[in-house]
Amino acid sequence: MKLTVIGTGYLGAVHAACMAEIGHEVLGVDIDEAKTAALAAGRTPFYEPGLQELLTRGTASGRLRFTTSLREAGRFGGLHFLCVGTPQRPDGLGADLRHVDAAVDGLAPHLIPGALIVGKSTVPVGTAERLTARLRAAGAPEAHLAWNPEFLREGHAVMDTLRPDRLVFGTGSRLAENVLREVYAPLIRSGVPYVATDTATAELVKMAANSFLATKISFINAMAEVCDAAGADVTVLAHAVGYDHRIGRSFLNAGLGFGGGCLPKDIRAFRARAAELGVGPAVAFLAEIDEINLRQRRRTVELATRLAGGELTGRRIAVLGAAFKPESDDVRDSPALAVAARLHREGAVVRVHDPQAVDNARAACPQLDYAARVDKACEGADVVLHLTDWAEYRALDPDALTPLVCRPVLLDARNSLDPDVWTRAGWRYAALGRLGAPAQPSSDTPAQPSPDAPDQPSPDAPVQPSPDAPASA
Ligand SMILES: NC(=O)c1ccc[n+]([C@@H]2O[C@H](COP(=O)([O-])OP(=O)(O)OC[C@H]3O[C@@H](n4cnc5c(N)ncnc54)[C@H](O)[C@@H]3O)[C@@H](O)[C@H]2O)c1
Ligand SMILES: O=c1ccn([C@@H]2O[C@H](COP(=O)(O)OP(=O)(O)O[C@H]3O[C@H](CO)[C@@H](O)[C@H](O)[C@H]3O)[C@@H](O)[C@H]2O)c(=O)[nH]1
Repeated sequence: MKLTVIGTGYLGAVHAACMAEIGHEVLGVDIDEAKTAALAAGRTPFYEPGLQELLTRGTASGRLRFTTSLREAGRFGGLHFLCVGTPQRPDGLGADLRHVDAAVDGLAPHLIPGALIVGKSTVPVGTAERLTARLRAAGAPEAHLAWNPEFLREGHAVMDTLRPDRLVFGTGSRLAENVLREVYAPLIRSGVPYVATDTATAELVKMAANSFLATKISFINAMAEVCDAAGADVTVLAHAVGYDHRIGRSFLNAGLGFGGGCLPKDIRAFRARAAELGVGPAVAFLAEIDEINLRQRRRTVELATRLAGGELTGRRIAVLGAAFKPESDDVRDSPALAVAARLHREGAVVRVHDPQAVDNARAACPQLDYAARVDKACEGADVVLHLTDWAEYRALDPDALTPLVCRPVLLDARNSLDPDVWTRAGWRYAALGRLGAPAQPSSDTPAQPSPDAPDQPSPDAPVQPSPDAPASA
């Protein structure tokens, strides 16, 4: 089939490349000329594992092209996927739909009769209905709108697109549903389930899914705070709770909390939309989810301050990680970068390392120092902070870092390094959610207290963060 993908950022570039990969003829469209030129030359403008190979194949085959012209897009065919950004509004209240509106307005005059626009961007419920009216007003009375929300995760975007857990088709007609079944036929044939519904339900499925994921993370982070107060270990708690198949172990990794271009802005936009619909109280709990999440950044800053001796001025802090998650170069609302910037504001000398995100981090936070290698970031450090759980950091040899740092003190704010390995190497190890807990086995075996684990927290266990942490990180 011939289709266009409008907006070729983290979502759209992957969607375009994957659609070409499964055999469609694809035209990607973006207003960003530099991004479009890179994609047209077969170069991915951001880091996403597996994308480069698909782009190379797609552009070489001629099935994947890119343009900045919405006119060309309108004439290209009758199917258009809308993948433009829907960021948080500057006033913090709801989603900014300017890009969605501009793309629809720009496309409308060029659409061929009967064209189908399929939204993939994450939008407030009711957007498809509003855009349908907008299309009519813009002179495209025969165009149709559907919503097909996207659930891919950055860092896994290619596999999530080619092998999604499910597809959701929100359509107003059997015709539109059939078009979507045809587009995704290779995936459906390979066993990917799909749910066909109306546009409002499809829009809400996306908001509900992200709200649930955010809730799961904040739930375990709330448990981490309780664990810290009680001398318990949140990693063991998550392991044990997660064995219950009704709960599941995934998204129970306690630590610095969630960030990125999706979960934080989506739960806020959902609250704003629910309030507009007169059902604000139904999702009022999302304000608490947000607050618990932001509190982890403050707790991390506070704990780092205490580990640095109670004073940050002049202290050297090595920060491992700037991206909001591993396997991504995205620093949008990155908890790691927020913590690094806060420590810098408080007077620390902060040097940041990230395997992929340094360029984006430097553009967002030029005031910080950056190092191309972990050992350079750690030179002379009073505290090393582990803030993004890249595999590279899990493979670090603490013995190799010990001679470089000023003091061997580690704050593992992602709970993914092995405390035994670091403490055996002479490091003081601290982590949110197991501040006072005795060492536990790190294997996947059912977590039993180790026979030789001390009954009481070790006397030099790191200090607890105070419950009312300072202002936001
Ligand atoms: N990033 C993800 O992992 C992901 C996953 C699922 C859903 N989403 C949703 O997808 C949407 C896009 O997110 P993203 O992360 O790709 O954002 P992004 O900022 O990386 O990409 C958006 C792109 O749209 C382009 N654009 C803006 N206005 C345009 C217009 N009028 N015409 C053509 N192009 C235009 C921008 O130049 C940019 O390249 C958002 O609604 C987001 O919530 C994102
Ligand atoms: O147990 C966990 C899992 C994740 N995170 C953090 O949560 C954030 C989001 O992670 P993840 O959901 O894996 O990344 P995204 O790429 O933002 O994907 C989310 O947002 C996308 C955009 O809406 C959706 O498509 C995906 O389904 C949804 O998982 C990151 O900062 C992670 O570090 C945790 O703190 N603990």
